[in-house]
Amino acid sequence: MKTIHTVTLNPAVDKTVTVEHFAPGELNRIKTMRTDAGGKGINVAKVLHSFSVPVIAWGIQGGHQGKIILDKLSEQGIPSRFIEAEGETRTNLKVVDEHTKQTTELNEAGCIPSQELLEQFLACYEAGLDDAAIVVLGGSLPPGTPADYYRRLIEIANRKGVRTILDADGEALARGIEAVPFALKPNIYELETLLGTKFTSEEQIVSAARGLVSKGMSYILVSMGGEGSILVTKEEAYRVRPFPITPLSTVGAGDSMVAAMAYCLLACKTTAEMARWTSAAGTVTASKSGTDVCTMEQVEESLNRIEIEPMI
Ligand SMILES: Nc1ncnc2c1ncn2[C@@H]1O[C@H](COP(=O)(O)OP(=O)(O)O)[C@@H](O)[C@H]1O
Ligand SMILES: O=P(O)(O)OC[C@H]1O[C@](O)(COP(=O)(O)O)[C@@H](O)[C@@H]1O
Repeated sequence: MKTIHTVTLNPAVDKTVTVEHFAPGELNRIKTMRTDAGGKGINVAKVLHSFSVPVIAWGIQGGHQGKIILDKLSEQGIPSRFIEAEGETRTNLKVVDEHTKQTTELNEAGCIPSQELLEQFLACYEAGLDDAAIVVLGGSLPPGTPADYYRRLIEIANRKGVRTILDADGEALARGIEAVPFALKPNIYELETLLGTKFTSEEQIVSAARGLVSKGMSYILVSMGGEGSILVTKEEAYRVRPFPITPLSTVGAGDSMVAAMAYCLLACKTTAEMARWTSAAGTVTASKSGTDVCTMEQVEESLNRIEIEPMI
């Protein structure tokens, strides 16, 4: 089976704490705490590895925190190709309110890689993609990274005939789509920011996604938190509604959708199947604590609990 490669240029040690009632501006006592290797591509790799899909996690790491990430990946048996930067990989704090079940995220900017290191990464990536079926590029760019960096990574993959999935926001997303990735997974706010608009109906979301499809992208998966998602291709569009859960930590839910999307592409699933798989994966992960992610068994068991409705 061909391999899925993931790229996490700005990984993080995710520190998840739970508090009874999160009160900004007041003293909050932590009840539980855990740390996980995080960052979008890393979470995607965790899900794919648990699905028994061959995966390689690429990225940039540095310092003690970077070492923690490498150790956690290796403990989980996930092959990785990380280049070492000077400086310290970031820690992202996730505060889970036990009462409201809401997660508040405080993400650091990350360590600054040198321009030489970024060039070195590009060269290694270009030389190392030969067994790749799909590359997943996810998360923020480290500070100081040129905004067109995803664009360059996508162009390299395109030249090699490797399909790409981009999950980014802001300028990195705007510049990244210039290279026409195969698929995109924006959440609704990221899509609104990209297009400079506020959606007032689901039809508007479909038509905005179709605008991206007309530029050459094949799948646009718009995630909408507890409201579910909308999956759009040239010929099809589905409104997808998840089953009710008690969210324990929504961190990694979007990444689980991206992983399921990559899996469905590899397994040649239909668009309707992809609509179900991606939603089931995101929803199962949202019902787990920390950045624990869905397993294939749990996703398969939940597939028929997802409602999908064709849209025009
Ligand atoms: N509160 C929730 N209840 C049920 N499912 C959720 C909830 N939050 C997230 N999800 C699931 O996770 C998916 C991704 O969530 P979303 O917040 O849109 O992603 P992102 O973290 O990328 O912004 C959703 O489409 C849904 O399936
Ligand atoms: O690179 P960014 O945008 O700061 O996001 C990084 C964070 O996103 C995560 O990958 C989770 O992403 P999702 O909730 O979208 O799945 C965390 O593990 C990490 O701390």
